[in-house]
Amino acid sequence: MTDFENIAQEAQAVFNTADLIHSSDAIDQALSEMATQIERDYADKIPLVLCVMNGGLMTTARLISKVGIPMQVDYIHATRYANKTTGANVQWLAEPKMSLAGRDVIIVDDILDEGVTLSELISYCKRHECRSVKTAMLIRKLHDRRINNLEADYLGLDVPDRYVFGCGMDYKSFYRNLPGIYAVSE
Ligand SMILES: O=P(O)(O)OC[C@H]1O[C@H](OP(=O)(O)OP(=O)(O)O)[C@H](O)[C@@H]1O
Ligand SMILES: Nc1nc2[nH]cnc2c(=O)[nH]1
Repeated sequence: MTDFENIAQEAQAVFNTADLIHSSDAIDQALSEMATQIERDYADKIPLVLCVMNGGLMTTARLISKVGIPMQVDYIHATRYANKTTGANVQWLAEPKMSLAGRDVIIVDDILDEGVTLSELISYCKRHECRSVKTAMLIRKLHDRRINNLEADYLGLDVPDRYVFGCGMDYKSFYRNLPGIYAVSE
């Protein structure tokens, strides 16, 4: 078997014993509420949405399809888990193509865990002279390891302190495509 076939097999075994934490319907409901808040807060602005690849892909797509005001969308690629289940330093793999200078930026990502990634993303936007920066996160992991007590401006749902996957989040690079959110069995 090839490496990716071996990992696929391991991921399948993990999925078979995983617990569903949030259904796709629950996620849609949470994203609709976030979209309503964003529409209200940005009614007189044109936000630049920054999708944080790869995990933020699904949240961004599902969220922006619900937001009915003019906006632009770009992406930034930062990773610190690199398809593993523990984090390290943030690696920058791609920067936005659009200038952030003078823009009202909304960073959209899947999960606020220890907050290292989000904290660096906020600093990046400020360094590049955005006018304002807010954060929209689909989920927040419940624990006390978050740096600087960082919170999201727009938050969908909470998850327990377990490794989660689905809705953009991977288990060793697999299962980003699941519409719901699952936790690895303990
Ligand atoms: O709050 P933190 O502990 O910093 O973790 C959150 C980050 O971890 C995940 O990205 P990851 O590094 O796994 O890359 P990916 O988006 O390609 O999956 C997730 O998408 C967040 O960006
Ligand atoms: N897939 C995934 N990525 C993460 N990045 C930080 N925490 C997590 C997690 O629980 N799952």
